[in-house]
Amino acid sequence: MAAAAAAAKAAVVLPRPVTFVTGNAKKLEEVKAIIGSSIPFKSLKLDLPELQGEPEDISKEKARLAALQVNGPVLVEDTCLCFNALKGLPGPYIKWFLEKLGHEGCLNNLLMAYEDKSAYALCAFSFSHGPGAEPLTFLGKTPGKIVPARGPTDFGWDPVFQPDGYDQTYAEMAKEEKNKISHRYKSLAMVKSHFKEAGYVFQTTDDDTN
Ligand SMILES: O=P(O)(O)OP(=O)(O)OP(=O)(O)OC[C@H]1O[C@@H](n2cnc3c(O)ncnc32)[C@H](O)[C@@H]1O
Ligand SMILES: [Mg+2]
Repeated sequence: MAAAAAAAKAAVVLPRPVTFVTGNAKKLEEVKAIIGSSIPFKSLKLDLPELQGEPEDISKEKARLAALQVNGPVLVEDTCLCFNALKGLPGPYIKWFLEKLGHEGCLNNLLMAYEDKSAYALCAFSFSHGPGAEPLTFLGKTPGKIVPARGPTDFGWDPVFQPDGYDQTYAEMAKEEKNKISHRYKSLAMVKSHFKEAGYVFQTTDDDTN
């Protein structure tokens, strides 16, 4: 009885299902596959402006902006590809490096001068209860190395990132396989645990469809 009362008291009621805000359709595909039905969420396609700085700060600021736009609870994420030889760069700026230089130019030639081709993929999910609420951030990291491009080229730097312990690049792996070991999977595992522990209750309205 006492435990049930404590649980009921701890439940935080949020105004509607959480909205995952991203401009990237491939991210959304993976997030849907990984979250499944464990968190009720809908999505909004929006390319939010991004701060410069540390991944965690960039992600938190995206969540603050997204919460203002949505006027409700939001999830966002920022993804980095970090080269150890370059002390973590390009990191959060990988999108622009990739767009300007491509797989070979950017990701392989940048490391030409270094023996160390090791890298890590980092995903920073942030969750905000709504406008004005301080976002919580969850970091997931998968180590690997940068290799000449192999596999389909439909998602970012997947063809040049080979996770440690695998002889395939992310792009060559089956989607289900990537989604079991990826930076995104690890970060979302923490998000899911947080939701489970927090026991959020979402009020839904007729407008809240997935
Ligand atoms: O709207 P947002 O969510 O910000 O989407 P975005 O595409 O701008 O994404 P980021 O700002 O996080 O930039 C990350 C870059 O890395 C790419 N990327 C993200 N996740 C990836 C993954 O799992 N595998 C390969 N490339 C990925 C993505 O396409 C971008 O070029
Ligand atoms: Mg972005």
